[in-house]
Amino acid sequence: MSPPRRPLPAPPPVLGQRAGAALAGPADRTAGRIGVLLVNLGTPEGTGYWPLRRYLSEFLSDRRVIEINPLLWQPLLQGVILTTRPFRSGANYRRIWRSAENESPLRTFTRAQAGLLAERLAPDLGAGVVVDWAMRYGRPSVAERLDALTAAGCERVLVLPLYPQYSATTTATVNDAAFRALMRQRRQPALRTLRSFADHPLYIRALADSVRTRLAALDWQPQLLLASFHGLPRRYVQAGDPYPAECNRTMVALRRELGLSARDFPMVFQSRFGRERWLEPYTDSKLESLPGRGITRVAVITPGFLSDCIETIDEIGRESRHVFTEAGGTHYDAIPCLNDGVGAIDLLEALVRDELRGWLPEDRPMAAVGLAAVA
Ligand SMILES: C=CC1=C(C)c2cc3[nH]c(cc4nc(cc5[nH]c(cc1n2)c(C)c5CCC(=O)O)C(CCC(=O)O)=C4C)c(C)c3C=C
Ligand SMILES: [Fe+2]
Ligand SMILES: [Fe+2]
Repeated sequence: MSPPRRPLPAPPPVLGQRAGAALAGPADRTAGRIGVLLVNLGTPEGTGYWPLRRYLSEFLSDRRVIEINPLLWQPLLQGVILTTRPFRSGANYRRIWRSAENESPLRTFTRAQAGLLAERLAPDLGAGVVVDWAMRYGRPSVAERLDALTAAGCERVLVLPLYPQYSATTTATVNDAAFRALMRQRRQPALRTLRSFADHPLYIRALADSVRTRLAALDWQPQLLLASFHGLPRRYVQAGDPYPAECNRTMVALRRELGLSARDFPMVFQSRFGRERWLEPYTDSKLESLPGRGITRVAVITPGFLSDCIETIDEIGRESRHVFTEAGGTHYDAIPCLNDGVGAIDLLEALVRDELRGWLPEDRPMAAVGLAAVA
């Protein structure tokens, strides 16, 4: 007798729609499905004061992000910072906002990645795997999409934070949100999390290809290639955050792939926030110093970001360009992230298939063989 069918949830929005599950095939099987949840940082719902204030308040109240006693931090955050910062950040977001979708690029690329990944998995996994996406801060939230996956019959879920390098401030807080969401569930799915993909061969190959393609299209050649990663307070690293070591893994592999030395392809850190010391060298200090040393043509890559966002488009693409040209630089190029290109989707597919080992249908006969042997 066939098992009783679970009631299907409301049809999920399909590819290209605003939020929700992109099903990897027709919804003809609902029991025992596998969910894959891509999670990115998050982004405001609009560029006005209140959307920015809500977003920054949630983000900067995360104790993994700001490691300061909340009794001291919250008055400062809710008072001075959230009174002024939303205006400045809002102006930055307005410059990069995608009017067609009325959203930020990070959201567009994250949704596109989920849709394209679902298409890749569909031919052999069909409706057995549901791909969805969420944001750690703002919407769609991790809790909301995990609830949707369990409602769609997922009994096993892979949470895939879209950060190439692990940090407690990014990857760990995504995992916190996922496990916190499960705390409310009576019938929990099994949960797997991806730690990082700092030097995954497909990540490195895709980055190297993007550098080669981009540089070949320029009518000038850079004297230096700079890799700019999002920064982190030094204090967090001293307390054990392995993020800079993960960045270094990316750099060692990428330099090898491109045949460049640390001198021709140095690593720097951007996006400092607040007054304390962050990881160094700072991107802008480095860019400011180069023309004085005769280096006036530079290309910048941002391998700490899978998708373009405010940090890459506005900070590296506009602010840092300005810093460099003001200091005497003549040629500057910001190399786009992998976004929803084929390299990114190849990588995501490989990561998912690897992480789902033992859960995927092709692995089941092996389990059956094992069981038969024991019996
Ligand atoms: C204040 C502390 C911050 C830490 C620590 C931090 C770590 C960190 N962040 C990313 C990736 C992204 N950050 C983005 C935006 C962003 N980051 C901070 C602050 C910290 N980040 C702020 C205040 C903002 C908002 C932008 C602004 O107001 O200036 C984004 C982009 C989001 C978007 O919508 O485009 C990403 C991505 C990493 C990888 C990281 C630690 C390793
Ligand atoms: Fe950040
Ligand atoms: Fe920034």
